[in-house]
Amino acid sequence: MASTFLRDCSTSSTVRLLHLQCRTNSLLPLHGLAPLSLPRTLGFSRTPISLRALCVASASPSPPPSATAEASLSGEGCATVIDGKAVAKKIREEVSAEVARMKEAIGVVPGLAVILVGDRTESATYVRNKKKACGHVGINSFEVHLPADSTEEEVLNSISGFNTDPNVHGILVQLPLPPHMNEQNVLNAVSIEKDVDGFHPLNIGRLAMRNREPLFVPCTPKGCIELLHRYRVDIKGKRAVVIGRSNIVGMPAALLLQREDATVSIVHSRTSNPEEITRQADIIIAAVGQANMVRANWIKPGAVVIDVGINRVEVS
Ligand SMILES: NC(=O)C1=CN([C@@H]2O[C@H](COP(=O)(O)OP(=O)(O)OC[C@H]3O[C@@H](n4cnc5c(N)ncnc54)[C@H](OP(=O)(O)O)[C@@H]3O)[C@@H](O)[C@H]2O)C=CC1
Ligand SMILES: Nc1nc(=O)c2c([nH]1)NC[C@@H]1CN(c3ccc(C(=O)N[C@@H](CCC(=O)O)C(=O)O)cc3)C=[N+]21
Repeated sequence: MASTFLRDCSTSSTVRLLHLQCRTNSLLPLHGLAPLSLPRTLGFSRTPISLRALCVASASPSPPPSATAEASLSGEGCATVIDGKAVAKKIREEVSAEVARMKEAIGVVPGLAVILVGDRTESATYVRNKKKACGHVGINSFEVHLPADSTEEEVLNSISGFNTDPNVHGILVQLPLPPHMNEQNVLNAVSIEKDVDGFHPLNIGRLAMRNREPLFVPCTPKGCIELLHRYRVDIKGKRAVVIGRSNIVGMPAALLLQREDATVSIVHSRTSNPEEITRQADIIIAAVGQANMVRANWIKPGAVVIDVGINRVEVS
């Protein structure tokens, strides 16, 4: 039996995720995985917060594209780690080049506006990160920060200002909003042409319908699909399981996988046999607000797993 260290793709920290038994002649590294050799939970968790450890097994014997190859494999050869950081770097370079080309060709610099309401630390961090990311690729960013006790009308006014501002091409209303606000009213107010989150019901509706194209797709599920594409994971005809059904991750992830011709099941808190369903999956996208829910022996050997969960865990 070998044990492997899978690097969390979203950070440089290393975490012991699982023990693997590895058959040396196997192209699908997890084929030798024996449930009895997995004493620990397959922890998509790390300290101090469990981030989206995007991991596990190679579903395809073909090597990942060169863009990601440099960091594609870690551990002892038992599992391929999907390296989100390397992919993100490559995408940032591509976007930078596109932004520069656009500026040169038509003199337009894309602009992203973010509306933040209240003082949640996490939300402030995400918004800061978005602004930083914009800066790195040459996108202009605009921000409105409203106090937590603002009225819904004040938020709607900010949205309407950005809807008509020609320098703003995308609008994000950072969620969650304070409880006294009606999220649906607020998200409906964002112009669908600027709905970069893809949360407007028209965009989500188009995502759900055949022969319709949403103008934007929610970023986290889109990122998951992008990772699968860039690692040349076949989706068509595969069994995919999405764990979680939220509007921002689980549900759009399931819709996107279905559009890619996967056969999709959704596991949620009322699913009576999550283990049995998850074990059938060739592709698993986990978006659950609970650490350690998926156990190692729920995962079929050779399955591809993307965990987007960010959950705090106690460590002994
Ligand atoms: N990396 C990223 O870019 C992002 C990461 N996240 C992270 O992803 C995770 C999910 O976020 P989000 O979708 O917004 O969370 P929500 O809380 O909105 O949804 C969680 C989902 O998980 C389901 N669930 C909860 N417990 C269980 C269980 N024991 N068994 C099966 N299903 C369960 C819920 O089911 P039910 O519907 O029945 O309640 C629900 O559908 C969080 O950790 C969040 O921090 C979120 C957004 C982006
Ligand atoms: N309107 C809106 N759109 C969202 O997309 C949205 C939202 N509201 N509200 C909250 C959730 C959460 N979410 C995350 C996105 C990226 C990381 C992410 O990239 N995290 C970094 C770490 C960030 C850190 O430094 O803590 C990482 O995984 O490496 C995390 C979480 C988007 N959401």
